[in-house]
Amino acid sequence: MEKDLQALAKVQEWYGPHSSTAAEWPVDALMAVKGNTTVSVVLPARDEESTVGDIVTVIRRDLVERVALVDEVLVVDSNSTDATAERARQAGARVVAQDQVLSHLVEPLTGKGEALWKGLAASTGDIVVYIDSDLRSFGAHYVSGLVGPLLKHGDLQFVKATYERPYTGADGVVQRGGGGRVTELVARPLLNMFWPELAGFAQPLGGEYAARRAVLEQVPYVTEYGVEFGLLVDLLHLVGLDAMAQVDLGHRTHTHQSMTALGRMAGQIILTAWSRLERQGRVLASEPPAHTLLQFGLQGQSALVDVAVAERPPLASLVPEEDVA
Ligand SMILES: O=c1ccn([C@@H]2O[C@H](COP(=O)(O)OP(=O)(O)O[C@H]3O[C@H](CO)[C@@H](O)[C@H](O)[C@H]3O)[C@@H](O)[C@H]2O)c(=O)[nH]1
Ligand SMILES: O=C(O)[C@H](O)COP(=O)(O)O
Repeated sequence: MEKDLQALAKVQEWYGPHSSTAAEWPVDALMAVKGNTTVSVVLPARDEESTVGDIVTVIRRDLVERVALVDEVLVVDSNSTDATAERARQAGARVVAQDQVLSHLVEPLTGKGEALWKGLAASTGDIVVYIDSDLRSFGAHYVSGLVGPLLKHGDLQFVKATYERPYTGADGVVQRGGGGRVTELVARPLLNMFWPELAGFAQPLGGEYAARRAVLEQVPYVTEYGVEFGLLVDLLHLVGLDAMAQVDLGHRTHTHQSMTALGRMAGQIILTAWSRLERQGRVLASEPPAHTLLQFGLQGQSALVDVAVAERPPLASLVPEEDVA
């Protein structure tokens, strides 16, 4: 209990000085401190033709053309089967196909973590901002709010968004605070139990965060939906809590996945947490955990699904092309 209270005290001490709101980072003020620092916005996108174009349009209009806060807008097309790539390109993004990036060095893997790792490899900015492509509440303040603390404070390495997350039902009824189901039922309990220093991050699974490239290139990327959880834990280990900050972006609405899809996501996150506990020497397993999940449909039909995650090594550890014999 005493350990729990100590961790809580540390989070409380961190919270004030490391929290801000997007309104505290107006774009014009950021331009005054940007200097030569370059900023890339990277958007992972799998079948997001209905939203990706609008998001890219806002970034280009408000943060590339009106002021040059953002130097590069990159969409990673994550094997979409719809017009995602075309919509993103039309809106002015550079688009790369996930499986084509680093294809001379690595075999393709799948999922969101792979898209983010490939996006890091294909982009060039000193600061990388990740934004999901299924957002329905996106505004330019998402990007400026995340970049602001990094431009202003040289000792900060990572900034994660927080927001209110409603749940919008199929009937269009909005339930305040009902969103982020995997966050509430899986990620938050795991973080509080095993990495309580991270408990102050109110939306640990959110897809919007920014970090310095130099740091992102030093951490592994878990594939699938393990990526956000893995990055938080690994970055805490690498840079420490005081180099991490949180910014309130207001509210976030997005396309909700089905309960069975979220069950698979939960499995991927639990396996990610397990891998970090093992790596940090905090559990000793006689055998690895199972990675299959038996799920049931409404008619009682069942399906066995695989929730295994893989991992990409820190990008900085990759052998450059010219050194590959
Ligand atoms: O194989 C994939 C799957 C997803 N995405 C994109 O990643 C983003 C987020 O994916 P989504 O399926 O919308 O995830 P959510 O249900 O919103 O899950 C939440 O929780 C996940 C686990 O932490 C995070 O990865 C998400 O960013 C976060 O929004 C979207 O732009 C997707 O198009 C890919 O690029 N490739
Ligand atoms: O972050 C989460 O917990 C998942 O994205 C699920 O979010 P949702 O409950 O808003 O669909």
